[in-house]
Amino acid sequence: MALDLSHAELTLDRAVQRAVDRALSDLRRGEAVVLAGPDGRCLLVQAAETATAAGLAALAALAGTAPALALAGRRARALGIELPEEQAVLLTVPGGLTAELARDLADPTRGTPAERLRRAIATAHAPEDTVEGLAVLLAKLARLLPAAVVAPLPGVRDAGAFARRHDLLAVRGADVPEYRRQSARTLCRVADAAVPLEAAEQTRLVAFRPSDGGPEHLAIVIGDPPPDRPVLARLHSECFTGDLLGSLRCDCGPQLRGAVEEIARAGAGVLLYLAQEGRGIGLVNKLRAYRLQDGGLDTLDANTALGFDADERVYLPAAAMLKALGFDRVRLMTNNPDKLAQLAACGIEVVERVPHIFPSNGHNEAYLRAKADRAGHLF
Ligand SMILES: Nc1nc2c(ncn2[C@@H]2O[C@H](COP(=O)(O)OP(=O)(O)OP(=O)(O)O)[C@@H](O)[C@H]2O)c(=O)[nH]1
Ligand SMILES: [Zn+2]
Repeated sequence: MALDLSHAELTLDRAVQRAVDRALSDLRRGEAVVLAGPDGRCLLVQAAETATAAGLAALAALAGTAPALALAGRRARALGIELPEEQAVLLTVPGGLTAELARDLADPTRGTPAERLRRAIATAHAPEDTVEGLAVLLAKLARLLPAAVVAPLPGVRDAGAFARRHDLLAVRGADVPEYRRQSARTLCRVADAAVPLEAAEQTRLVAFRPSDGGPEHLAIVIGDPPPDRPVLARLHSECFTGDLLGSLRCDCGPQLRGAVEEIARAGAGVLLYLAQEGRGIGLVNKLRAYRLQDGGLDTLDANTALGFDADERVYLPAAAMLKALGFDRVRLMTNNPDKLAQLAACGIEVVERVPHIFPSNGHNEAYLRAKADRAGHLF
């Protein structure tokens, strides 16, 4: 009898997603999880951002080894710790890592001078394999700062058994990047309704949910765009501050409303409202990035000083939504060359770029200049 592999594959996906999902919510609550590295090495992991003195003491007692800090390579470089292009750097501290120091190292907005932090570190080296990097990726997927307190479990070969014995969750290292890949790949259309807008009365909202149960993306379909012609489209990344509050730090509010008006004027089109707040780093980290910008960094360097990419967005969900709505050719309203390239790489033909430029407002000049000068935005 033939084996039903499609079912086996589904089961595997589900198991991976549940294990990683649960670990992420434990990390957000400040609990430790057990991470089994691809080379068989196991680590106890706690997110640096949620580390507490009691949590660290419990971690050290359980591991029987001193915790160290795994930090995103970019954050380490911003601290002046120069190592070759590493994803993650492992820092040890003489006399033991404290929760305060872990948080100071992870979070530049706490204001501890880099020099003092460098003096507190005994060794900084690139980890031998990827398990520490995966711990940093776990913290990032939990929407926390990309830094993790880690304690090796030298005698532990069976992460699952160890975790069960201590009422913790275990995650296989290899499942972490796989989780990220899968959640971007699968979207389910879950609801739609007519929502007449001031500027476009004939509008429908269609909600798409990622398979990891994460925040939904919305398609705002204006008019009745014919699928056999390139659709006028805007990909708008969520911006709570600009879209909802009218923040003058960015150009998102005018771009959002301007796109709806322009599509309505053209008769039909689609605006994808993507759950990628803060260029994919989330609202909390965007607020941290704003603090760093008030200290003199530009919008790109602020992201990297926190340990993130300058832009963490992926447009696979946007391409999947366009295809689900029946469109594979777009006239894209954007100034961002990365959106053009990424959509094309996901199988959407961009037949035309429609510039989407709005005047500066007295507060966002430096932001717009950084986008043009450093990210190549076409103003
Ligand atoms: N991390 C970070 N995100 C920001 C900052 N200012 C705005 N954003 C976010 O940047 C995103 C702006 O998205 P878009 O307007 O879709 O994209 P864009 O890259 O400007 O490209 P266009 O299509 O040309 O508008 C939103 O998610 C905002 O929340 C900032 O200083 N730091
Ligand atoms: Zn904005």
